[in-house]
Amino acid sequence: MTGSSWRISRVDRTRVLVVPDLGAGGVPAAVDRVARTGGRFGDGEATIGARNGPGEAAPAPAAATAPAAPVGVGLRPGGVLPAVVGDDVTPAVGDRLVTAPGHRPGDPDRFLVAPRTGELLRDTVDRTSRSQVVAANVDVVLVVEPLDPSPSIGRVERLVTLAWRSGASPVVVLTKTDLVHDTAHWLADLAAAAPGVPVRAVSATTGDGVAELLRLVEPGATLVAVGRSGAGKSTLVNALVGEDVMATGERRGDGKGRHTTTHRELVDLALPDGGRAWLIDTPGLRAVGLVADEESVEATFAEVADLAAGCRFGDCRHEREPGCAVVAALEEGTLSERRYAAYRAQLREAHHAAVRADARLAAAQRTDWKRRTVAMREHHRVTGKGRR
Ligand SMILES: Nc1nc2c(ncn2[C@@H]2O[C@H](COP(=O)(O)OP(=O)(O)OP(=O)(O)O)[C@@H](O)[C@H]2O)c(=O)[nH]1
Ligand SMILES: [Zn+2]
Repeated sequence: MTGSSWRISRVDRTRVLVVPDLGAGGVPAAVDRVARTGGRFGDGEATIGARNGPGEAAPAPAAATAPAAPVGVGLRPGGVLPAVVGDDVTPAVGDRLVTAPGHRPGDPDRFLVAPRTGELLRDTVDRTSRSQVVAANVDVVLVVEPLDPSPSIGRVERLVTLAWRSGASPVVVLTKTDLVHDTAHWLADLAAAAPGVPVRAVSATTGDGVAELLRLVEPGATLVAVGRSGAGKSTLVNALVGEDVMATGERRGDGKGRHTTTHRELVDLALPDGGRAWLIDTPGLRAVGLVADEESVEATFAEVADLAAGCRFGDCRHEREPGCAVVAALEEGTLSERRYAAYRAQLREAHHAAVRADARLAAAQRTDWKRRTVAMREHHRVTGKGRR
C-alpha cells in the first residue's frame, strides 16, 4: 500500500478526479479511485465550498478555473485529507473535496473533505477492524441483482438494509431480462422483499427498462450501483450513461462473476431532461458484510416492524412471548417463514455489529488516552513543567 502517490488526473468545472499514480507495487483494489470536489453539481444546484456544509451557498470554487495539468494533492492510497469539520479522514469515492480559502489553482495540499451527508458502509473482510466506506454522499443505491442466474432474495434484502443504513434510498434493479421468460413473478417477489422500494427490471442488452430507470433519477443525485460480481453493474452503468465508460465482463458471458471492476468509479450521468447526476460503479461484493443498525433492518422488513408494533410487550423478541403479533402472523401464514427468519438473522447481525463497534470504540479510546499521556509527558519534558 505504500510507495504509491496520488495525483489529480483531470480538473474541470464540476469535479476533480483523483486517481492513483500506479507506483511500485500498484494500488490495492480497495482504494477509491475517484473523488470529487466542490463545484456546481448539475445545473442550478447549490455550490459547495470550503467551510460550507452541503447545500449551503458558497462562492464559485477555484476549481472552476483550475488548469488541466495534473497537480498533487498530497493524497495517497490509505492516506488522509483534512476534513472541513476538523480531524483527518480517508477520502472515499463520492466525497466532495473542497478547496480551502485562498486556494489558487494547482495549489497542493489545500483540499478539504466536505462533511458527508451519508456513508455506504460494509464490513471489512476480516470483520475485526472498522467498517469500510464504499461510497460517500449517496442519494440512491441501485441494488443490482441478475435474473439469470436466479436472484437471491436474501442478498437483495441485505443490500437494501445496507442502503437504508447509508441514508440513501434503495432501488432494486433486476438485470438481464433478455435471458429469462418470466420477469413478472420476480418483480412481485422482490417487491415483497423490499416494501416501499421501487423494483425495476432492465436489459442492458436490449435497452429494455433503461429509460424508465433513468426517469427515476433526480438531477444532482448521486447513485451507486452495488451487487455481486457479474450482476451486471458496469453494463448497467454503461447503458445508463449511453457509452462504454466501464469495462465489463462480456467476454466470458456465462453470467458468472469474475470481478471485472476492481475500483470504485464516479461517472457523470446526463439525464434525459438535460440535468446531470453522478453514478458510482463498485466492484462486486464477495460477501455482503452487513453494517446495519436496528432501524435500517426495520426499514427493510417494514411489514414485520409494523406487526411488531402490535406485540403485547414492548421488548418482545417474537419467539414465544404471549400476545406476539409477529408469531401470530406466522401462524396465520400472512408472514412468511423466510421473511421472519431473514429479519431475525439481520437483527442478530446488527446487534453483533453494534457490540463490535463498541469494543472498537473502547479500544480506540484507550489508544487515544495513551497517546495523550505520551504527548503530555513529552510536553513536560520539553517545557520542564512538572519536573522535580
Ligand atoms: N444478456 C445480458 N447479459 C448482460 C446484461 N447485463 C450484463 N450482462 C453480462 O453479464 C456479465 C457481467 O456484467 P458486468 O457488467 O461486468 O458485471 P458487474 O456486476 O459489473 O461485475 P463486476 O465488475 O465483476 O462486479 C457480462 O458478461 C455482461 O455482458 C444484460 O442485460 N443481458
Ligand atoms: Zn412479538
